Amino acid sequence: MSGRTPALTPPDSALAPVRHPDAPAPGEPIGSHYEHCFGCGGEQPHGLHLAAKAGEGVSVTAEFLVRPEHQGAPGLAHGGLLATALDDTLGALNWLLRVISVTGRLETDYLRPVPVGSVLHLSAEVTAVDGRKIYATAEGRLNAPDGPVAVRADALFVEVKVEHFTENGRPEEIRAAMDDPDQIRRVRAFEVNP
Ligand SMILES: CCCCCCCCCCCCCC(=O)SCCNC(=O)CCNC(=O)[C@H](O)C(C)(C)COP(=O)(O)OP(=O)(O)OC[C@H]1O[C@@H](n2cnc3c(N)ncnc32)[C@H](O)[C@@H]1OP(=O)(O)O
Repeated sequence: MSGRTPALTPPDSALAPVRHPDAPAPGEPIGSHYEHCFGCGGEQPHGLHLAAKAGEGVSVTAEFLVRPEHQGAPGLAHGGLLATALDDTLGALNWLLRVISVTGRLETDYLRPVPVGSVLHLSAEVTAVDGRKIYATAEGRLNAPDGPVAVRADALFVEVKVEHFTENGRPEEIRAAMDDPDQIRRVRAFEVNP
């Protein structure tokens, strides 16, 4: 079920999502979009270290080990972090569409508490595309891909140009990103495959 509020309901004109021909193959790991990303960056010591993989169609999966530093209540994951995990998993869908998009709206349901030590098995898929608007849904299951659903979300991502980052990000980090050949390669992957 996707889009329970009007803003998250695709209009009749929306199209089915199309997997880009150069998208990673199903099962292939999707690298981080930015090494310092709180959600998926390997260089971010305080981050969630989400590891996403491409799925079938326009979908991804990811895993997130809930550690003590992720607590909100004793022994339980913080709700905002769980929303972050859903958001970042949804962000990985960019690699399947080969567009750069950012979260415009994220609506989250918390269905079960998530204990520290759990592995959250996340999955996300694009449900529809309408111009720059990308409608998507995600869920997180406890301890197994078919475990009980603990969190779920509906989201609207909006396609942006790379200038969204270069014109709004703090200059220090933008300069460092531009000087990093790996980062440039990641961005180019989107730019040369419109
Ligand atoms: C160099 C480094 C590169 C790194 C690559 C990183 C990859 C990314 C990784 C991702 C990491 C993980 C993810 C993250 O953490 S992404 C980080 C969190 N997100 C943001 O920071 C985004 C902040 N927001 C904005 O920049 C703008 O508001 C955006 C770009 C979203 C739209 O402003 P823009 O001026 O461009 O467009 P528009 O206002 O004409 O709107 C266009 C259409 O969209 C509709 N709409 C908009 N908002 C909403 C809403 N809330 N509910 C419902 N609808 C909404 C709007 O009605 C319109 O529809 P229509 O009238 O056309 O029908």
